[in-house]
Amino acid sequence: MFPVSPNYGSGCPCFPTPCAQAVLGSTSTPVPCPALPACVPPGVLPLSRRPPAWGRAARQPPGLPLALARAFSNNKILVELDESSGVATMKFKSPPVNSLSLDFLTEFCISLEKLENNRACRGVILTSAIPKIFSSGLDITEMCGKSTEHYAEFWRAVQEMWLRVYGCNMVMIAAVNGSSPAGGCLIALSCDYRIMVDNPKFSIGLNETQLGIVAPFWFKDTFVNVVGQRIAERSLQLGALHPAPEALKLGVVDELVPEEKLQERAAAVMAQWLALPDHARQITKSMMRKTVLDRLISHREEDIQHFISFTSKESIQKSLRMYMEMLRKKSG
Ligand SMILES: CCCCCCC/C=C/C(=O)SCCNC(=O)CCNC(=O)[C@H](O)C(C)(C)COP(=O)(O)OP(=O)(O)OC[C@H]1O[C@@H](n2cnc3c(N)ncnc32)[C@H](O)[C@@H]1OP(=O)(O)O
Repeated sequence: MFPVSPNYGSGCPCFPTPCAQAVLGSTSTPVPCPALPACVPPGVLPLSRRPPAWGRAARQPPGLPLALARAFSNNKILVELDESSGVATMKFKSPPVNSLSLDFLTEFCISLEKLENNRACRGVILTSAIPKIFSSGLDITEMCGKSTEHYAEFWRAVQEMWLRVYGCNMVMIAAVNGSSPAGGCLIALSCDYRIMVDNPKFSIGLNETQLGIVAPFWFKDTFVNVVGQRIAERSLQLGALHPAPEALKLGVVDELVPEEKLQERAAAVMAQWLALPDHARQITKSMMRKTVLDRLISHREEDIQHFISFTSKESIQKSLRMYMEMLRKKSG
């Protein structure tokens, strides 16, 4: 049995039976329960239930071989954890373009949750194992010609991915080593810091309007929080994909580095961020992001219904099919 939060007490709505959020280390509930605000200190991130890792030893089941705790490889994402630094790398390796399919998203969330539950891990670097592509964004084939049930499952997985990354207690750094349109850009924007390879052939942005679709409000909120209202408004309407130097100028990414220096630089930035006590940094992060996270959490089902009805429209299906056709012609 896990211990309860030190803040847990008679003031909590779930008292005297601690809810999943009040129990430290429990991972059984993917979304926060209504008791959350009373069960954790004000401002603590709503999604991540792990206690601050700062100063704590790794929690590893006795008898588990160390190698297992350090690395796990799945189909589409390679995860490596360096326990001495507390830094994990999640490398996307889903050819040809790291598109965010339902399988990819599911694996992503499971991998991140595993790291969150490992107290040896304090920071995660997201990067790609596919040359020239960070991620091509949502897998368009998941949005074409499928059932209503499939759209609901897919969109819930997209929401889950964003809630987990944007609400993550750990330091998240995007090492963007290739093009990163739409959903790929969202992943990077949801991190705490973005380093991109200094190559004008690589671009990043929320290009949804170019596909004839509209970025959801939480994509927009995340973008506004990074670049500000004016830049986001112009960039979103135009569906702009910004080449790396322009992305730096607009603040979409924080710095550019030569490709061969990317991982080294990401590790150095991570070390700077990890030099701070986790609890102070985490509470500050939560303070900055809570409103935006809460907006989706409280409108999650509505957002799914909106996605289903929007995606099911024949005009939207036509736009997506034409876009896929254009991609195929370009590649073939
Ligand atoms: C109310 C809610 C409304 C809905 C909101 C939905 C929000 C949507 C967010 C999104 O993320 S939509 C996806 C946006 N993504 C893109 O526009 C990227 C499209 N792809 C590209 O621009 C290029 O592929 C690339 C990433 C720059 C890579 O170029 P490269 O020349 O290296 O590869 P290609 O030959 O173009 O592609 C190879 C292969 O992969 C297929 N493909 C590419 N992107 C996707 C994708 N996002 N989903 C599915 N498939 C993709 C492409 O068609 C090629 O397939 P084949 O022709 O080889 O079969």
